[in-house]
Amino acid sequence: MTTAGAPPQAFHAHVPGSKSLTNRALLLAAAAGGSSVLAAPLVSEDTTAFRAALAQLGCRIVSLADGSGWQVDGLGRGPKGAGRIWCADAGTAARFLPPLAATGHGDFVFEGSAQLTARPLAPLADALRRLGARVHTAGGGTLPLRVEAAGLDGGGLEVDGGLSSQFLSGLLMAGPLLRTPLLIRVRDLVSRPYVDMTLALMRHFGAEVSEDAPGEFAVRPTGYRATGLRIEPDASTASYFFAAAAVTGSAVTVAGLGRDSLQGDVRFVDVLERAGALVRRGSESTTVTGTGALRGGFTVDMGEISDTFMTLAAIAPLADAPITVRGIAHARLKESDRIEAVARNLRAAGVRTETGRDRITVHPGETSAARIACHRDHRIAMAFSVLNLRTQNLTLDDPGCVAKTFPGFHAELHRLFPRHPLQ
Ligand SMILES: O=C(O)C1=C[C@@H](OP(=O)(O)O)[C@@H](O)[C@H](O)C1
Ligand SMILES: C=C(OP(=O)(O)O)C(=O)O
Repeated sequence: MTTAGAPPQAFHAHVPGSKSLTNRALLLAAAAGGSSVLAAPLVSEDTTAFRAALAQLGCRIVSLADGSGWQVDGLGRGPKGAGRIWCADAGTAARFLPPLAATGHGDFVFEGSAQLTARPLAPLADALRRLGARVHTAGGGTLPLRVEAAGLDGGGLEVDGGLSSQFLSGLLMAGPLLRTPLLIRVRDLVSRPYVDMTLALMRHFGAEVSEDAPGEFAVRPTGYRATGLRIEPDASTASYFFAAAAVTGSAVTVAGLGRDSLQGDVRFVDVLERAGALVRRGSESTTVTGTGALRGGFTVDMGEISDTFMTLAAIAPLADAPITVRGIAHARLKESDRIEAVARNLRAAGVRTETGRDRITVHPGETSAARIACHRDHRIAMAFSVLNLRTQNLTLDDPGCVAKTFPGFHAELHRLFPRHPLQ
């Protein structure tokens, strides 16, 4: 809490690069003809897995000697060869790389962790088959997924976007490498801002893609052009630091993340504003200043920014009235069933919650001491670490799982708020 009259303590959080931008840029640079440089990419388990997978697909990626980024020597086409490609826990790898592989020539088998294997993939496999690709999956349409690639023609395609937007993003990004134009109509699309990010990055790498009517996309078979890209800080990761400002009554600025960000999750600050925090949206930075008190008593649809719903739900017990988040059914299909995982952990800490298929309501209340079950989900670990800045009675059963997107999370939160234990 702020001391009356005293200015809030002000911090700059060092937030690493966006996972979604890094992995898209890696793929597009790998598909482009020529060398691309990615500045300030995220280095974490998800991007390391993605980079290694592209290397297995034949692409040369080197870290620049001064540590400023990566140089990607693009293939200028789809991959050629054969191999087993490890996707680890990365949804982006499992959903973006098979369409790329299908545009090449060879025999590729995509595999992943048990957690990733449990996540849906069938709409993507079906879409690739309808384009004429030879694709085999495990029963239920999951990983391992094998592509016997012989190049692909385009054509017209309907895709179900109700479980994940990543299927559509993966297909769109493969589009310029097809032999003929690709037309995709998407139904029930969740997480729309990620598709806008896909379109923006495709265009940055020289693709011609248009949305001719809402949900109807046309991609021309132009290939990609090598270019440079500076990766913005990750907006989902920034949410933990902005929420920390809100609940501790301090000010946190994230430089490099401005109001024109390509990342939808930058809109998490709108939700904090609704809960009483002061937000300054600059062109090059965002600052949240908290009061230490949270205003509740509202319902918010976070379907487009669902990676940040847990950040809000975890701090919601500190509010003065219940908070309901809705529109997040697809959050049950991520690293964990995130609605259940948040609700169970809050209940274990004595907080009243109610859940429905696509929603959660969190009531105000004191937390009792609890061990938080992370379910190997980085966002559970990071979200509950923010709540613990206030309650100081929670421990994480798996603090290391933050490495999926931010290996240095605990060190950075501790640097700003020493009461956060280094772990
Ligand atoms: O395209 C992307 O980079 C992502 C899309 C979102 O997934 P869904 O489309 O499955 O909601 C998001 O949750 C994920 O962290 C990253
Ligand atoms: C859902 C997530 O990751 P992905 O789908 O990329 O594995 C996430 O980072 O919260």
